[in-house]
Amino acid sequence: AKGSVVTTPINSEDEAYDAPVSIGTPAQPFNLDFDTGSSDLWVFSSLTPSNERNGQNIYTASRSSTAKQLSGESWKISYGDGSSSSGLVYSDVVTIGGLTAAGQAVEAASRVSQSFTSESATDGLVGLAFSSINTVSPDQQTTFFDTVKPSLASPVFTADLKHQAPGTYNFGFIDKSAFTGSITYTPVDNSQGFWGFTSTGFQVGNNDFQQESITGIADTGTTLLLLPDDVVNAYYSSVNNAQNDQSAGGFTVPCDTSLPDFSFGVGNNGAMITIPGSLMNLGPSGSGNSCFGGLQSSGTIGTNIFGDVALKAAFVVFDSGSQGQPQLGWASK
Ligand SMILES: CC(C)C[C@H](NC(=O)C[C@H](O)[C@H](CC1CCCCC1)NC(=O)CC[C@H](O)[C@H](Cc1ccccc1)NC(=O)OC(C)(C)C)C(=O)O
Repeated sequence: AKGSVVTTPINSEDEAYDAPVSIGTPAQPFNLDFDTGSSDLWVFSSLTPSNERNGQNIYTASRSSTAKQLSGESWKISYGDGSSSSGLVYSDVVTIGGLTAAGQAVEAASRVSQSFTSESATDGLVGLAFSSINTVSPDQQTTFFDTVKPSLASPVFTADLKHQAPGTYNFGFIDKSAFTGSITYTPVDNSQGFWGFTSTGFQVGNNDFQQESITGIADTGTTLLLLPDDVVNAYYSSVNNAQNDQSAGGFTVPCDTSLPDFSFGVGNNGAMITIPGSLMNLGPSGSGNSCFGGLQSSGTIGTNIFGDVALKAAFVVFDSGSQGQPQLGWASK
């Protein structure tokens, strides 16, 4: 089997990307944030108090003939940005891009934190990290990808995110027309439940390539590219009037400045992914006429995060084991 679904930026800063998902019988429609940085599929629901909702689509299990509550099961999740949600668990039919997972764990929110309430474009998340970090207790559940994997032509999904334009998530196949050149594969360390890998280094504009092992995760659910301070300082020291503005929450640049490209190495054959300078500016920072940089410090997080700023410059293959062990494939586009 194969699936293909269009994913669209939720706002003009490409802060997150949503895609349509159907749940239940008859189908209930949702716009969900596909997140390779977590592993719970959860949705706003009839259990979510009305004062925590703001126009989101809600899942009503009692209206689905295929819904079954997983009795005694619950979930509770908190994310890197401090947001959180929790609730009860059902199994139901979930369809994404023509691909159907029967008996998928659907986590219905009985509470959500303020930032979810205020983000009216997003009805919940589809976690696409490894099922080992799914939060359902006492019986951990599988991600949509793990549920459908046995039926897939190949145990892979791909992310093709774009700047201010519709992109694509494909399941079970690699669309050779979606990228240029060849795909460079690199091993994945999934010991923490993430799509972890080590980049071989970076390059600012046309300066020399700096060899430096940068270990991080490929995370579609994080907006920014979060890297070590030495990399971030090397980049912004090449930008006139860039400043690390704590009131803006990190490095800002003058909005009218043309920024250097930023490249990072993947695999051991010298391949690089190049983020054009135009994608390194995330728009007005909210203070003065400065703009917020797409590259920021991973500082105290404990891992580096190749988020949407990096991923939208690439065609990325999340390969859970076509060659035995999980790997990430990177291609330019
Ligand atoms: C629960 C664990 C098993 C996994 C868990 N994973 C993560 O926290 C990473 C994961 O990718 C989560 C998934 C996101 C949670 C918040 C909603 C959107 C998805 N990423 C995150 O927690 C990182 C949060 C994002 O970077 C936010 C997302 C966002 C966008 C628009 C409006 C509001 C919020 N962007 C964001 O803050 O953009 C700015 C900086 C430009 C304002 C963890 O590591 O703790």
